[in-house]
Amino acid sequence: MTENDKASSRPTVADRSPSAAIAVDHLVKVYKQTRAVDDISFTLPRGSITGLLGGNGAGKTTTIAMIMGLVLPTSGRVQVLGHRMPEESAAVLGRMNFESPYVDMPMRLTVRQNLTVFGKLYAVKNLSDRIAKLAADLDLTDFIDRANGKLSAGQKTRVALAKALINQPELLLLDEPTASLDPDTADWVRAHLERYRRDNDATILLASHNMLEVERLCDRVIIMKRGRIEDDDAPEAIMARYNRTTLEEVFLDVARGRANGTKEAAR
Ligand SMILES: Nc1ncnc2c1ncn2[C@@H]1O[C@H](COP(=O)(O)OP(=O)(O)OP(=O)(O)O)[C@@H](O)[C@H]1O
Repeated sequence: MTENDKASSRPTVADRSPSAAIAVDHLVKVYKQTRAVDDISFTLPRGSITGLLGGNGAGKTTTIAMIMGLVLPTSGRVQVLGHRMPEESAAVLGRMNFESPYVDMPMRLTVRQNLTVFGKLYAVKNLSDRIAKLAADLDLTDFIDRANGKLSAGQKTRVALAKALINQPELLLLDEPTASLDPDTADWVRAHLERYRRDNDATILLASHNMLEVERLCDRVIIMKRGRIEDDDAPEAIMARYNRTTLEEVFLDVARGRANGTKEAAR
């Protein structure tokens, strides 16, 4: 796919439908020396699950932070559930949530206290019932009254997921949701995310370095490199275009600058 093909197939603000969960239009973020995000556009329909891939420093976290309204774009626009971010964030923050294993929750509070604080922030109705359901779904009951600081990495990740689901969000943004988990727990978290998306018709955008995870979970993949979108399509279509059988091989092609040659050879 040439740059022109990609530009014409990529949605822009003009075809943004009212049902879009996220619409990003010519988004740019420049820090002093760095163009962290360099003119990216995409639209995610509601109910979709999309993987945001890219090497270290590609711009994934900055993109997610702008979608959440936490980082101000240098230029361009973001709409979430039909509302402009960050100007109209008050209208949507209660309908979305975020999880990253790199953002710690208060260590001295117990799991139940943490979930209660976040549930109150989101004004969750029948909060104790919601916490009990999440504890059962995510297998937290054995340590729900233990301080967060005394949990293992895997337990903390499950608690962080419970926090992200406390308000039953329509839109879930995840930054490496299974980092530091053993394969069994990671698989269990992925199954839970799939089920949550299906049962709630939720939209999920996840940044990940785990290609198998993205292949398994995502119906679309956006690959970023140096702040730009290098490719954007269904995983199978991307693998076919690069003449590869795994996303891991595609990732290495993109990272090592073999993308064009391989794609040409695949035609
Ligand atoms: N607050 C900041 N100030 C200055 N530069 C920043 C800041 N945040 C990010 N950057 C730079 O912007 C670029 C994109 O960073 P970002 O964290 O978005 O990448 P990423 O794709 O999430 O990377 P990783 O996979 O390593 O988490 C990097 O070069 C980073 O150093």
